[in-house]
Amino acid sequence: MRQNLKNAQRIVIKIGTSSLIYPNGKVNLHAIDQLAFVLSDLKNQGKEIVLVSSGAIGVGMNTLKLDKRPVSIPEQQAVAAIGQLELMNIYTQRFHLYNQTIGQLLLTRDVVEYPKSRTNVKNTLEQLIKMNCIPIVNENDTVAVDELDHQTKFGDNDQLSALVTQLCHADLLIMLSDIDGFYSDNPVKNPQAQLFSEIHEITPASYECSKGTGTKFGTGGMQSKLKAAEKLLANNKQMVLANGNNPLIIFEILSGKAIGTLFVNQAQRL
Ligand SMILES: Nc1ncnc2c1ncn2[C@@H]1O[C@H](COP(=O)(O)OP(=O)(O)O)[C@@H](O)[C@H]1O
Ligand SMILES: N[C@@H](CCC(=O)OP(=O)(O)O)C(=O)O
Repeated sequence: MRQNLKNAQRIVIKIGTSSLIYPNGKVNLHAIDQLAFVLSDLKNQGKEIVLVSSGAIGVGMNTLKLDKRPVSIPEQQAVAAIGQLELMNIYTQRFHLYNQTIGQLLLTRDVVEYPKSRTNVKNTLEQLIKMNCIPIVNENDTVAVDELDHQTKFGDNDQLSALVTQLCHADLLIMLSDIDGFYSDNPVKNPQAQLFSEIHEITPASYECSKGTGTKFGTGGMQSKLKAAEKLLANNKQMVLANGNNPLIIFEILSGKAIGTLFVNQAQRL
């Protein structure tokens, strides 16, 4: 099954806040540098790449020197407005080193639910890919809200990356987090937890063994990654969850090595 990953042509990479920000709140430049290098090289190999990057709030907190994630919505949205700009600034510099053009797409749920704007988003993604660009996607945190009669949030970027994988008909989603993959229990709390190399279906028991988030900056947690995997499996797509500590791992995943957890439904072949 892993050998099929060598053939993945269009790949969505999702990187979580925990891989972009050190536990002390500073930006992990090493990870961002490596990510820019790996993705640019994959482009040079002829692959098509879309990056879904979290980090607007985490980077904004660093810029504003905040210890705690603000609680009020306007404060969070303001922090995201500052952080998204800074995050893209860092990406622009790093990708520039490798001669790779990037473009930014900030999305809200209403935009992809409404057929006409959904088509526009798909067209933009296709066009950017055609132009040899790497689209970098995030939720438009500065305006997305979750109110009773007005819900424009995706929930988190794990869901967004599953949706982008479907929108652009990608062969594979590589989800990079602060953990080596999906374990039988939260390994941060239980050192006996066992890493699953391959998962074919998500069951209620899977959700049961995935409680708690890793850092104060991220929002998703393992349950949200499982929810994303569930959607992908239902749509005959596959996903690898792996540690984003060193993005060079992406080369190993694409060489077919048994790294992280591969979520794939039995019937599926690339
Ligand atoms: N069964 C499990 N396997 C792996 N990680 C788990 C599990 N249950 C809970 N977790 C937690 O999920 C965290 C990853 O989620 P999150 O902090 O949202 O990452 P990201 O910022 O990459 O989205 C891990 O650091 C770990 O603490
Ligand atoms: N859109 C938010 C990301 C929220 C989110 O899902 O974060 P994470 O769990 O780290 O992927 C941001 O850029 O801060």
